[in-house]
Amino acid sequence: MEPITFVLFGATGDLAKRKIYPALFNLFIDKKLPQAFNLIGLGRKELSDATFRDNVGKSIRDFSRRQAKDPALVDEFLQAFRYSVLDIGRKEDYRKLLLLIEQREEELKLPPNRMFYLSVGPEFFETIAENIQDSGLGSAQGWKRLVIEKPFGHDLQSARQLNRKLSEAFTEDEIFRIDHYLGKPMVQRLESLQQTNPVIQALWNNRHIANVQITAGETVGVEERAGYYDHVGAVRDMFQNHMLQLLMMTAVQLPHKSGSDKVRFKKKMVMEALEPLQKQDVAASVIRAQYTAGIIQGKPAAGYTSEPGIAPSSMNDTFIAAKLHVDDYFWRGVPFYIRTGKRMKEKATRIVIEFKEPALQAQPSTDERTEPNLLVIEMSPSESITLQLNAKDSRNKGEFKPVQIDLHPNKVELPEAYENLIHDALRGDPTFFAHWDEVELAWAWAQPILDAFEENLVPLRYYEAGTYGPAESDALLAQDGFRWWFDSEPEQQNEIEAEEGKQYAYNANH
Ligand SMILES: NC(=O)C1=CN([C@@H]2O[C@H](COP(=O)(O)OP(=O)(O)OC[C@H]3O[C@@H](n4cnc5c(N)ncnc54)[C@H](OP(=O)(O)O)[C@@H]3O)[C@@H](O)[C@H]2O)C=CC1
Ligand SMILES: O=C1O[C@H](COP(=O)(O)O)[C@@H](O)[C@H](O)[C@H]1O
Repeated sequence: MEPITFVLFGATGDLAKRKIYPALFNLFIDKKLPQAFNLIGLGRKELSDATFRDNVGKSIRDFSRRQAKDPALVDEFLQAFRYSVLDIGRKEDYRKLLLLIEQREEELKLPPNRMFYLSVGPEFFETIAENIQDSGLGSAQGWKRLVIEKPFGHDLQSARQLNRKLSEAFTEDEIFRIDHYLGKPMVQRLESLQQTNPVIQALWNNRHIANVQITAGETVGVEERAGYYDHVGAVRDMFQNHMLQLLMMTAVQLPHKSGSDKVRFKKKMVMEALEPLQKQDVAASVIRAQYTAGIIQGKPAAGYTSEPGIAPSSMNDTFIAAKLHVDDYFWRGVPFYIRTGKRMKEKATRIVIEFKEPALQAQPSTDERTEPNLLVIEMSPSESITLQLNAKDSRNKGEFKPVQIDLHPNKVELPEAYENLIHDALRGDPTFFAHWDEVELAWAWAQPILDAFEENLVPLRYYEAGTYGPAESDALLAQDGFRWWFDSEPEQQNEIEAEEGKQYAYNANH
């Protein structure tokens, strides 16, 4: 891998601490960092290099999935870290930064390959890009890359404006837009699952698939992010980006050995084929809801409008479910049901592909009844890919019984999303980053939903914390003869919670 200077804006922030440093350390342990690696952290706080390194060391100990016990190894890793005070709006700080970077490049004999990672609020992206350009930081002989975190805009217009500004300083090939869902190992497996299995590829269309269900349920509420979340809701926080990316990754048809250009081009085609919504029709296929007080895993949870920092009159959405159609040759007629919400019954991110059932006689006898075949991709909290088929149970009067085939048998510990994505950005591989075309199409498609919510054209429904969302979300599928798979029944949930309780007690005692 080419030598590189990693310039981190927001080096004192939460994302850097919880995700970026641990990911870099894990890459270092796995020998996936460039041999010559140099990181300069930036922030307004006055920190010495030594204090900065201590802080990074602490975040590795707190958040890395790898053993950070060997102090010599951690020290070796931290050798690459320097800190410089920079106020984003102050031009002279960029000139000072340039001098520091040039000095480090000289010391370490590095070519001027610079990766600028913006782990700061989106309101700063334009100013930083402009200052990188004006200060000469981005005009050295090596390559430059810009890594940015979502949100990429607040709506279609602001996203376009942001992109215009960024394009003045960086070309599309130089911009790496992180959507951390694209870094999840199971999402990345979707690509190869299809490409390497002709059987699955042959089934990946409307002849065989009845519907696709994509769920991202969370048990957490708004946490300490009231100011941000109440302004964006589930539709902007999760749906417009992560959920549509999961849809693209599921619906994309990939020939064998597709490179990054092909993958992104095909994803764009999926977005272009997404049947557009009209503002006045949104209510027919989109459910908008907010959580009320309830019980989650045995503990009381406050309603959304009683959360600290949320106005009692807030009409913000904490849950959204939608039915979408990809109107192309492969998917015409197959509904895609998507839902995501806070304070739901369980943390579960999964994709379920429900296959069509064979044409049986109208009233199958008991021993002919089967469950639909399902392909289930679990992304979080556990990771698995399972194919559910029917097999005759010879012990049970020859009735059919669903059997699960495990397509992800090696339960090794997988890298975290940020590890995959930072590694790809260092290598310059854009496959699992959001291209501007996808982002723009996603905003354009979601815009009528944003407008309809804004104008209250979609009634706000309510769901108790600790459930799977409002009844209307179940009805969205029921009207088509389907149901959400794997929503546990209350008895099952009690068992899950008892099991979780045992596990918790075990962990606490070990
Ligand atoms: N935290 C998370 O889990 C996630 C965050 N994100 C995104 O990542 C980005 C960063 O989030 P997060 O780390 O949580 O935010 P924090 O508020 O924790 O950190 C913000 C960082 O920006 C720096 N900063 C703020 N203002 C200035 C300024 N004027 N000049 C220089 N530096 C400044 C702060 O440094 P200092 O105070 O030293 O100036 C700090 O390092 C945001 O875009 C967020 O949406 C995305 C996904 C998840
Ligand atoms: O981007 C975001 O994602 C998290 C959920 O991520 P996950 O990897 O835990 O599924 C969500 O909690 C947060 O609100 C959102 O901004």
